[in-house]
Formats: sequence, structure tokens, C-alpha cells
Amino acid sequence: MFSVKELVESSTMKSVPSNYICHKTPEDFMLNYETENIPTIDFLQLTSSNPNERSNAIQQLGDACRDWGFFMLINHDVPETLREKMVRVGQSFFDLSKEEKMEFAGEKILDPIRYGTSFNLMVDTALFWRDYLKCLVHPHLNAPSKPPGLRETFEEYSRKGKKVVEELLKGISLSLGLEENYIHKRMNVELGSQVLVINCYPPCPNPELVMGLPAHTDHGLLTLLQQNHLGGLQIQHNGKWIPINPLPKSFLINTGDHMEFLWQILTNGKYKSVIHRAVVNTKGTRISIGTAHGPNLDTIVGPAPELVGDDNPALYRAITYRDYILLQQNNELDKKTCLERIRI
Ligand SMILES: O=C(O)CCC(=O)C(=O)O
Ligand SMILES: [Fe+2]
Repeated sequence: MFSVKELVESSTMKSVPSNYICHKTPEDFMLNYETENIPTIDFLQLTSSNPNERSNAIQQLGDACRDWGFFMLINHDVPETLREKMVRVGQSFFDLSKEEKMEFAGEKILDPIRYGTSFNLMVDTALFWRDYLKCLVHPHLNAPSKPPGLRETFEEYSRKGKKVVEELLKGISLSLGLEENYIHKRMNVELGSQVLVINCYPPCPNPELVMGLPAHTDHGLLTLLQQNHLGGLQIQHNGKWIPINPLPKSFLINTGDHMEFLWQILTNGKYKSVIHRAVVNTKGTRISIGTAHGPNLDTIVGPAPELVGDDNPALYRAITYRDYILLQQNNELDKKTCLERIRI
């Protein structure tokens, strides 16, 4: 495996090697800079003991999930010092020698620790300008033994992030008129999987020719994302790409396929998982840290029998979360949600 970081550091590269050049359409370059309406949710209000304040925030959260599938979360409980430390330890991991990193390469998609490049080298038709470290951090913490401090930082960060997500899931359940622990119980979030991904996008001489991560949706329920000082996330909204410049100290949160799946099951498709992508830049290495929170890997998710009948046929087949992740990751990312692959 040849990582993008090694490619950038080892060569006198003046232009992008041809195997990294992605096919792009004119729509891929259509950006919408009208970002003022991107929803912001205040975590303090969402967890407020004042019932009016809380119900307002729950309403805003429901609207954000329905209209955007994406929002910024401010005043959450994850300290800025911890978020900064995550970026530092993440960067230090990629700064290890090639041999050290390869100890953590893993072989299979669901290996609990996986260092790699692009998306899935077995299926990618063009390579993506991205190296990554993926760790399954819940229900059991898996993390590389080096660099020093990484494991402890991952542990604290994922524990605090999970608490934030649990509150968001309560709010989302309530916004749909369900009992506050509905999603938690139905998706077995107690033993839920939490996958932490550190993305490293080195600087690129021709960013318009490549993709950091192409258009895709995330497989879980909710993803928490933060980044270093360099932007690159774009979300698709009303058919246009919106570049996201997050508020300082905020998390970017997006709904994933299992949130859409749950909604399809409950309400015939109320929320959509948001399509997003990452572009790269010439200036420096962008680090982003995504934590995808989903059901337990063995949870079978499928239409509830009590809701399915002759008038209301099941739209999707039931599948374990583990098999769903395998289905997504064994196929090329193709701008659509992987839900299409389990449609009946
Ligand atoms: O780097 C980003 O901003 C997006 C990363 C992402 O979408 C992912 O890891 O699934
Ligand atoms: Fe993503």
C-alpha cells in the first residue's frame, strides 16, 4: 500500500498521478455559498431543565433532521482541549513510520483497527486523496498502541461523544412524538457500534482533479465530525453542494442511513441521510475526525412486522448492521445511499 502522505512527501510530484484523477461532471463543481440557513442546535438548550427551552430545541432538531439531515452542534460537553488533543494524536499517528502504521493495516473491512488509504482499494476505480485510521471504539475500545497517549485520548473522546449522541437520539425520538428512549432501545444503542475515523488529506497540487472522499452517505444513525483549521466538507442540499465552514468549537452532525431506514420503517421516509463529500486543498494537511454511531453490529434492522401489511408493503429487506456495513464498504461509493441496495 502506498499512502497519499508518502506520495506527497517522497516525490518531487508536480501534478497528480493519473490513478488519482476522478471523473467529474459539471454538477460536481456547482457550489452554493448561501450557507446562512444551515441549522445550528444548542446542546445546552436541548438538555435544559426549562421545558419550554427544551421543547423549542427538540423542534429545531427535528426540523434540521427533516430539512437538512445536517446541523452544527454548539455548547456540547466535549471540551475544546480534548478535541484539539484528538487532532494532535491523530496527526502523530500518521507521522509514524510506514512500518509502524502498517502494523495496524488490518485485512478485512470489519477488523477493529484499520489503517488504510482511499476508500476500499478492492473496488475504487480512481484512488482518493485520503489516508485513514478507523477504530471500532464501542462496545469495546480498539485503538493502536502507538503513538503514546492515543488510546487514552480515543477512550475519553468516544465516551464523551457517545453521551452527546445519546442526548441527540432522545431529542430526535421526542421530535417524532415517540418515547425518548425509543431509538436507543430499538437500535440497541447501549451495545451500539461506534466507529472512529481519522481522515488525513495531505495537500494536493491539483485539488480539482481529485476527491478526498467522494459523495456518500454514512451507514449509522448519527455521525459527529470535527476538523482541524482547514475546511473541505461539502453537503448536498437541494441538488447543490454547500461548502461547510463550521462555527468555532462546534461539531458537524449528520444523519446516516440507519436514521433514514428507521424513518422509512416508521413513517414512510421522513428523514433522509445526507449526501456529503470531502474535497482537498493546496495549502496543508486537513485532518477530520468522524465518529459514526450505529446500532449494535448484530442488531437486525428491518420493517416492524406490526407496521407491514398488504396496504403497506415492506420497502426494504431486514439485514444486520454488520451486513449492511459490509454491503456499503464492499461496493464503490456512487453518490447514492446504500439503502438502494436493500430495497425490495
Ligand atoms: O472529511 C470530512 O469532512 C468528511 C469525512 C466523512 O464523510 C467520513 O469519514 O465519512
Ligand atoms: Fe461520511
